[in-house]
This record gives sequence, structure tokens and C-alpha cells, in this order.
Amino acid sequence: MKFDRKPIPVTDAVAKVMEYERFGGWEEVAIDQCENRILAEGITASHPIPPFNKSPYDGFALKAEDTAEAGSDKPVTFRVIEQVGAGHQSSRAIEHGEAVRIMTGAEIPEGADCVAMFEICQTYEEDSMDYMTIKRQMEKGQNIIEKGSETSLGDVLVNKGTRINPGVKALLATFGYPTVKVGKKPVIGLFATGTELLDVDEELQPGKIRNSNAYMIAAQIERAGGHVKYYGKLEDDFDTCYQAVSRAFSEVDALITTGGVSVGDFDLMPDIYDKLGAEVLFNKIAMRPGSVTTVAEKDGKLLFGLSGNPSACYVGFELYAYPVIQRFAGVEKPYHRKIDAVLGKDFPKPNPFTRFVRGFIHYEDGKVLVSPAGMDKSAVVTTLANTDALIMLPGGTRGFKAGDAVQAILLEDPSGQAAFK
Ligand SMILES: Nc1nc2c(c(=O)[nH]1)N[C@H]1C(S)=C(S)[C@@H](COP(=O)(O)OP(=O)(O)OC[C@H]3O[C@@H](n4cnc5c(N)ncnc54)[C@H](O)[C@@H]3O)O[C@H]1N2
Ligand code: MOO
Ligand SMILES: [Mg+2]
Repeated sequence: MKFDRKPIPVTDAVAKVMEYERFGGWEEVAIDQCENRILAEGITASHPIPPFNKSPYDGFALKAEDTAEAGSDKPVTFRVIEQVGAGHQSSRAIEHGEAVRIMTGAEIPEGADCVAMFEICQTYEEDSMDYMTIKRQMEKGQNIIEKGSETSLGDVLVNKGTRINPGVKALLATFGYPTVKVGKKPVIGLFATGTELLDVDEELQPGKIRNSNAYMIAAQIERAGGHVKYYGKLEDDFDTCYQAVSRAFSEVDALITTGGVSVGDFDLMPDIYDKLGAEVLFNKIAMRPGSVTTVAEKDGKLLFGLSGNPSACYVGFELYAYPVIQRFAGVEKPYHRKIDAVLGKDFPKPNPFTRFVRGFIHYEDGKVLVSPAGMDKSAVVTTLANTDALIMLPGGTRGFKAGDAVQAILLEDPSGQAAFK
């Protein structure tokens, strides 16, 4: 092994990787394909909301001054001249003594200045004419949603760089965007390496295990906002791996492999990077799990050699590949958000390196707690299913107790933060 395996601090490793982050540019996508993408331009109101005076209730539109004499024992009568549903307009302006039967969302007829809800009106028919009576006085403007009362033409409603959530989508539709300009997704190539790996549909065989990392990482890539190009699994054979990695590298924005980055006889990745002419940025990090995470760079493109151990692989992805994918896609705050929380359970094992314990957030008595998700070895896969945070326990000689103040990295909170600290 010709690489320097002196562990470097996590912050240095992140900084080395992020020297090669790049923004991938913008593309136009259909509105129904833009979920979670990053807006290239802000959204400005192209018309007032609402675009016309409208009724918030089902009722009668009338002139408020016509109810001036109304009282509990003094009903005032109106002639109902027509019915207007949402999507329709009245055929003419109303005059004194007239009312229009109007539905929620319909445009207020010209001449009307208030809406009385059905519940306070009585109706009757006489000589084939419709009438309505009301015993209450109405005020001018009562029960009318005025044109532009929510938003005026030209108001800036959403800024450039915002992630498209369901609410942003509603605004895109409101203002008539069938397509929208968003950050491109990076194409992330993915290989799983290991002669022991079976496909998901194969029966277990002696000494073999199913390839879980490929599915896990593919899902992590998607969650981070990347597009997965899965190339399949490779046997631990130098030429096979070298050829496959070398070919795939030209087709992707970054390449992720899992397995083969430690010091075993079949851990081939670092030497493959070397033969490719890639510069290995680091091959050992002062962290657990994921200390063997190896990242290399060639022609400005990154190769992430994640560990084969499932938990180490998972953590390595979230710390080093996630922010690169986020930045490529146009996210301004590309790092996972870190919060202060209370440790929910003892973690007695001291560790010389910073430990990223797979955990989950929960809430108790108004406090944010984070608890370990279960067994905390890097070879473990089962705890990952309960993980939505990484509890960041600094290296040292002591363990941690329930109630201790800790920091947790949120894996499913898209708000992010601008710096890794
Ligand atoms: N002498 C030393 N041995 C090890 C060291 C060390 O420093 N000195 N580091 C240990 C640490 S820490 C880790 S983490 C692992 C890293 O191993 P590799 O990244 O080289 O991965 P492999 O050897 O290929 O596999 C390790 C483990 O993971 C399983 N695996 C691999 N791929 C998958 C997959 N796609 N899905 C599920 N599981 C997978 C594999 O079967 C092995 O059990 O090295 C330690 N050793
Ligand atoms: O890289 Mo290993 O995961 O430190 O356990
Ligand atoms: Mg190995």
C-alpha cells in the first residue's frame, strides 16, 4: 500500500472534497417533474391574487346600503336576479333591491359590494320570481375577497435558489409555468465491488451475502438530489474493476464505489485510482465509522470509494458525497443541518476518533432528543432503517450519558447549512 494512511480530521476531509465541488448548470423541466429541484429564478406574481373580486362564501351578493333598514323584526326583501357559480360572471350589474345568488369563488357582480351568507337569508318564490329576505345590516366590503388583496402584480414571492416544495409548485401553477428552470441533477455512477455479493433475488450461498449497499446508496443519491446510474456489481479482480471504473468514469459527473478501500488483499480501489491517474485526496479519516472512506479526483471529477461495511458506507456518503451532489444541483446551503440536542440514551463506549452514531430524533417535554438507533458497529446494517440523524460524538476518553448535550446531523431536513462546522 503506497498511500499515506495517516488519518486526517473530518473537517479537512470535507474541505478537500469541496475544493472540487462545481455547479452543474440549469435545465428546463416540466412542472410535474420539478419536486425538490432548485429554482433558477425567483417567482414573481404575473397577476394579482385573486385576479378579480371574489366571494369567500355561498350566499347573496347585494348592495350593503340596501340593508340599512333591516332589523330582527324588519326583514328587507331582495329580488334574486340570477345565479352565478365559480367560473361564471353575472350577465349585468345589479341595481338597488336586487341580489345575485353567488357561490364561493365566483366573481362579485358589478354593483354589489357585500355578500350575505345563505345561513342568514331566507328565500321564497312568488309568481315564478325568486326573492330573498335578510334581517341583518350588512357593511360595504363585507365578505368580499378583494382583487390583489393577497398579492399584487409584480410581488416577489419565492427567491432564486429555493427548493421546490408542494407550496412552490402551487405558485408555479397559479402563475402559469408549465415548465420551470431548475438546477441539473448530477449523474452519479455506482458500482458495488465484492466477490461475496449476491443479487437481491438470489438465495443465500455459503460465504456470500446480498448486495445491500448498492440499493442503499442509490436511495441516498436520490435523496441528495442526484440521478443514479447503476453499473452493477464487480468481482474483486483488478483488471475487471479497472476496466469497468475507467469506462464508467467518462459517462458520469461523479463515481461512487462501495467496498475494497481498506488494506485487505482484495481491497483494490486505491490502486485502481492510482492507475487511472487520479489523485487520492485521502485514504483514512479520523472518524468512526467510515474511516476508510477514500476520495480521489481526476480532471476535476470526484471518485468516492466508500467502505464496504454498510454503516461506514452510509456515513461516508452523507458526509462527503451529499454536499457535492447538493452543490451540483444548485443548493446554496449544501451541508446537512446540524442541531443541538439532548442525548436520549447512554453511549458508554469511548472512542479516540469522532463518532457518527446512527440515531433518530424524537421529542419529549418540549426538548429535542436524539438516541442511538441500535448496534453501532460499522459492519451493521440493521440500525440504518431507524436512522434519520447522525449523533456526532467527539473523540476522547469518556463515554456519553443520557441527558448530555450533543450535536446531531439531520439527514432528512432539506434546509441545510452553508458551512460544515
Ligand atoms: N487490517 C485492517 N483491516 C481493516 C481495517 C484496517 O484499518 N486494517 N479497516 C476496517 C474498517 S474500519 C472497515 S470500515 C473495513 C472496510 O472494508 P472495505 O471498505 O475494504 O470493504 P470490503 O473489504 O470490500 O468489505 C467490508 C465488509 O463489507 C461487506 N460488504 C461489501 N460490499 C457490500 C455490499 N455491497 N453490501 C453489503 N455488504 C457489503 C463485505 O462483505 C465485508 O463484510 O475494513 C476493516 N478492515
Ligand atoms: O471505516 Mo471503518 O467504518 O472506521 O469502521
Ligand atoms: Mg476490505
